[in-house]
Amino acid sequence: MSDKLTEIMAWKRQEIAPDVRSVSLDELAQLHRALPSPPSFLQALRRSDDGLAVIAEIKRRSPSAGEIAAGASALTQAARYQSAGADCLSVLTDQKYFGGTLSDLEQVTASFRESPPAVPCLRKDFMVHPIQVRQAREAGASAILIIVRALTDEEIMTLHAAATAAGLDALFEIHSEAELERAVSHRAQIIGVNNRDLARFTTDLAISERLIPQFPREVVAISESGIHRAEDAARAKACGADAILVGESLMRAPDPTELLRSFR
Ligand SMILES: O=P(O)(O)OC[C@@H](O)[C@@H](O)c1c[nH]c2ccccc12
Repeated sequence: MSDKLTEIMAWKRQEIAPDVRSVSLDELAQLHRALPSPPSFLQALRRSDDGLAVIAEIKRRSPSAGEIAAGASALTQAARYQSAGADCLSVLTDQKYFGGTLSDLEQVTASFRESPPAVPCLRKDFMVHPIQVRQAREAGASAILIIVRALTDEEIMTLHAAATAAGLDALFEIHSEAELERAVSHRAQIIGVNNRDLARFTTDLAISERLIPQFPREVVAISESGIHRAEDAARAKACGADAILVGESLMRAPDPTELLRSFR
């Protein structure tokens, strides 16, 4: 791990420090029982028509792209994605680097409960502690992100167990064979290959083409980042991806419905 990801992880640990307290699996299970069940992220990724599932991301800015849609309303963007037929959403909740908030996620999931269909949402953030899993569940998320290279095996185990207790799916993000092996050893059901190197910000779809064919059969495979046009989605599909995760190009698209259809 190096550079930007190291910096972000260090910041994240500092940012959450005031909120950190011990969070038991029992507490999470109780919370899960008390709250309305979120729609299944895992199920939405397995389309019955065999088409590529699309996870549409709400992202105002990023360290690699700079400003993408400063000041965009998460609610408006979520409604556009919902009517465009997105299978799932990814909502960035990191403020400092991506311009998102937990409140964006809360508002979006509440709006889906009021005007179905409820699209399952991933809390996209740099998870290090179960308190963030609790926040995700309270905000109506269906899944959390586990960035394998940013965490020790013990941290991964803790976060994965917390997610399961809270009734959330976990998306394991990887960028190499060694990380794939680690994700599989944690019995990941959903694994995403980030085509972008989070340390250096170079993006290459060939990473998905190299790694996805090595996935165990039963794992749901996602190709993440750098997907801009139909040909990119076709490459992901051809190497065995069940789903793609797309941020920047959908945020910038004048008509996300058309772009999303072309991806499928
Ligand atoms: O905007 P893009 O290139 O379509 O990428 C989306 C998504 O994959 C990217 O935002 C991402 C992948 N992994 C992350 C981890 C943290 C923050 C962001 C990300």
